[in-house]
Amino acid sequence: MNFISGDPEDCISLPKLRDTLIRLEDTIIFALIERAQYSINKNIYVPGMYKYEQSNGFDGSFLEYFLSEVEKVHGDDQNYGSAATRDVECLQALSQRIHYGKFVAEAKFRDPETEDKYIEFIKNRDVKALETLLTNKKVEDALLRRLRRKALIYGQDITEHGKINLDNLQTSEHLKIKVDVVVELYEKWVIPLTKQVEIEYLLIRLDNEKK
Ligand SMILES: C=C(O[C@@H]1C=C(C(=O)O)C=C[C@H]1O)C(=O)O
Repeated sequence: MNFISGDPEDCISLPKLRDTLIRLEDTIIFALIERAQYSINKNIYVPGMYKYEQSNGFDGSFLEYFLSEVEKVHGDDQNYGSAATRDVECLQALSQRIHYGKFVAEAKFRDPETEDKYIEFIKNRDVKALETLLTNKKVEDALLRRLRRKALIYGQDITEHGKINLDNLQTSEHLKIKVDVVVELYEKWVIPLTKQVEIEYLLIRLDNEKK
């Protein structure tokens, strides 16, 4: 919501402000959930723990330095900085998830039941055979079903009363995000790119062993 666009529609109103405060509950809860996946990392709060190039002798904490740099791109009034920050966060999460394919590929390679097959296909540079061997359709199908349910639940506007709707809720006015888009993102991009990472990792897996 843009309070200073000058558009009468955007005039400050208590109900609109309250809607924004309610929406920020979700932002804060999900931000805390995301932060909770990392350890406290007390060092980032200790002033002077690290030195920074071109920082004019800045002696604050890592967090203060990081915040000062991020705020430099939040000077606009169109939320460009906030939007770009969320995009970067999304891209970082997607990149982390897709590159986990390297660890998954290593785990599959070490499976005694299939190691010989992997070695054969790697030596033959048989990408198609590698993709077939590493693909687990059952896991993929379960993931997409689970992802839809998560998006349906996380995407809902949850009020202070009433039950949580677990039905096939597709109407956007009830959801913050389009569930089909989330599922399509995984089906057409995340899963295929993860498998591409797995394949590329496996194709060089034997290189060190040859030396
Ligand atoms: C990640 C895996 O490898 C492949 C990729 C998957 C994915 O990106 O979600 C799921 C199953 C496999 O087809 C796995 O087997 O778990």
